[in-house]
Amino acid sequence: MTSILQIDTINFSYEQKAALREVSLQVKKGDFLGLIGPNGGGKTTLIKLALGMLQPNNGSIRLFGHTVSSFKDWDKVSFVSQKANAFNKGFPATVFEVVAMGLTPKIGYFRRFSAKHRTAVKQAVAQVDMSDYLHENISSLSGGQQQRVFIARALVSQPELIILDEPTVGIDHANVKGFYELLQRLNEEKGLTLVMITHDLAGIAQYASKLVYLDQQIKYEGSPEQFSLPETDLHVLRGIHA
Ligand SMILES: Nc1ncnc2c1ncn2[C@@H]1O[C@H](COP(=O)(O)OP(=O)(O)OP(=O)(O)O)[C@@H](O)[C@H]1O
Repeated sequence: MTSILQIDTINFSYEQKAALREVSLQVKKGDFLGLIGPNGGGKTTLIKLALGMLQPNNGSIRLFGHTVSSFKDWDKVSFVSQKANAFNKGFPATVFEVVAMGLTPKIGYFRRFSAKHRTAVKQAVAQVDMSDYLHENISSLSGGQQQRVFIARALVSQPELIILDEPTVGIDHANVKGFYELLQRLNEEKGLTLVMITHDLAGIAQYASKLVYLDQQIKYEGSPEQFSLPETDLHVLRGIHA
């Protein structure tokens, strides 16, 4: 099966402080990977390395078969952050405009926004079931609705991989379920590969196809059903906070 992300035996330190040790991980096409672990366990660092924002001390990272430093096809990768849903009241942009921003890397700031682009935006909004809100102001939506809009913004450039960093923080319980179901549908029906950092072990375990527990090292990699940790790590797990 095609490897989307291939991380081989990397180490990474901030100054003298080790953040990741001997980490190897493969994300295959169609995976829905839940990346969990304690606070400070290195999840965000690993994603920054995968996106080329940091360089490992050693080891190798390949995206779609290319080393990250030579990777050019960034259209294939989208990122949704936790802060995406922290919009200030009064932010002057509609759902359409926010999703259209996802096309900026593709069409540039000054080139014409064509009917084709308009259709792509509407399709992405429809994929997340937010068509009724197309011309609403983003700041008037709930946290869960805003996060759907950010998924649409990530989808509009038709990526093959979406990386999400704690996207459910600040979303109420009822909407979190719908959000997971949306991700699962995109994963299963569109074959979209997903990597999601979360502290919500109970939630992600129901939807992800694979779980990885990272605490500087990978302590578990496998199916959510068989997830287990040594007693010492379970103790850490109980203390995790979003
Ligand atoms: N820019 C930085 N400079 C120095 N140390 C950093 C920096 N960013 C992160 N760290 C440290 O690296 C370690 C891993 O941090 P990281 O943010 O990757 O963990 P995380 O698993 O994403 O944590 P959380 O679940 O709390 O978001 C932590 O000890 C953190 O303090």
